Amino acid sequence: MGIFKIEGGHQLKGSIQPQGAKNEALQILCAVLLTPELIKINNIPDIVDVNKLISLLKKLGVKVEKKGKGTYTFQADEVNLKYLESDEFKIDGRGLRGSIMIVGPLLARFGKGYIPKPGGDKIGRRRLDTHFEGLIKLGAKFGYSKEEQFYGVEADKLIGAYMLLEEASVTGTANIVMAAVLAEGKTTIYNAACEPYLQQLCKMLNRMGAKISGVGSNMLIIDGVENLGGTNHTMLPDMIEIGSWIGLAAMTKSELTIKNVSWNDLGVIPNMFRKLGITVEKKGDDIHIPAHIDGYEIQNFIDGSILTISDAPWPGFTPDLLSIILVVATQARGSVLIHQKMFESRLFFVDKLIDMGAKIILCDPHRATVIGHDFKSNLKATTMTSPDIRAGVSLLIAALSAKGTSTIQNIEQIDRGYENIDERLRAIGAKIERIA
Ligand SMILES: CC(=O)N[C@H]1[C@@H](OP(=O)(O)OP(=O)(O)OC[C@H]2O[C@@H](n3ccc(=O)[nH]c3=O)[C@H](O)[C@@H]2O)O[C@H](CO)[C@@H](O)[C@@H]1O
Ligand SMILES: C=C(OP(=O)(O)O)C(=O)O
Repeated sequence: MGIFKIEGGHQLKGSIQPQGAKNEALQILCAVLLTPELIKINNIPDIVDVNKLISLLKKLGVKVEKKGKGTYTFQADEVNLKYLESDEFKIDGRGLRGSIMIVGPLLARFGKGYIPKPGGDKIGRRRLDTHFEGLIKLGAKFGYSKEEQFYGVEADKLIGAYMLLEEASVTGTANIVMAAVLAEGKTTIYNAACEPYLQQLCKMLNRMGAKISGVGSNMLIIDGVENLGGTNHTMLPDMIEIGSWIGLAAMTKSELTIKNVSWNDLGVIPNMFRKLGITVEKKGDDIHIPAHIDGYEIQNFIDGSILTISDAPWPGFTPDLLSIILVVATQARGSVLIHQKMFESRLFFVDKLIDMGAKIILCDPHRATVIGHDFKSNLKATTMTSPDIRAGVSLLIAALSAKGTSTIQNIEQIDRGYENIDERLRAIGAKIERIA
């Protein structure tokens, strides 16, 4: 189990370049299965989940070549479908959440797609109904082995259909889109998720020859084509990492510049941090956070009632940044209610923050009230375990702001989604060491 040792209480300074987006990368990598032609992808983050997916693609027979830092080519001209029936696949497929998105492309191109129950964060129930309901609508036969927790879809031919998704599932929409682009006729997906990850996927598929309209909205209309060709694609900067660095700057009273953030793709994220009283300045395509020497004050609603920050499908606020918002609020002036609507087990990490001296009431598994200290009392250093990727980074931010030396165990969770985080934090002055 990996461990970080962190000496907190130091101001940081400098600039940081966000990595390519993890959740976009997982979709884009699966899309290489849709064509026998060469696909070149840039700005691929060097993180555990992405590397696991690349290794899974290699085992599927995809030819993968590293061309430089973050740049790879992929060619799926000789796919080894036998691997899908191997025990090795049952282990590899479980290793991450994003592996679920190989199902749609495999079904569309080869008539069958299988997946063991995928991994990812243990943050509550993470059902896959939307994925399979969509694929069934396109004509697939569905099978599930409860014993092995193994899912499968098969079809001689997919036929376009109208579907109204029960929920705007991010990976579910990606899976259905990747199947529908090669289906015969027209598919309409209403209540589609439309995160920048999906917009990027649809733009890439259109460059490959797909006919998708409505990109960026919750209604995607797809005219199926017979085959797709190669393309080049560059990943957007990771908006969740960007939000993490905003929170880190505020909480450690540091002046930080976050470089090349692609402002137009950040949606409500900068404003949510502004609601906590944090100054988020736009400098070209960079974000500049000045040192918050006098702290930051949470805004109330117009009628004077306590601010609530909650998650929602895009263009709402992403659930992946609520843990960061929560930790940053522990040192704000004022109070806020954090309402995690999507996941039922994502707020339990607040116990650790409470141990460190934060004033938080966990109202129920979905809601926590935070009463900020306004830096009148520091968080105390402690030993903690990272339960999931975003809680892990939130605890890391808490440790960097706390007085004394903390340790964080199970940092594999953080490495799942943050590239070389210790080295990048040291470059801006953090005292952090990887001791195991
Ligand atoms: C690899 C990847 O891309 N993972 C992301 C993806 O996961 P993933 O695609 O697995 O998440 P989904 O969008 O399917 O659903 C997330 C959760 O929200 C619930 N739900 C979803 C939509 C909705 O309208 N109402 C609702 O309640 C679902 O039941 C589920 O519990 O999207 C999540 C939601 O943004 C993010 O936290 C994950 O980081
Ligand atoms: C929940 C997340 O990831 P995953 O879906 O891969 O578990 C996340 O990125 O915050």
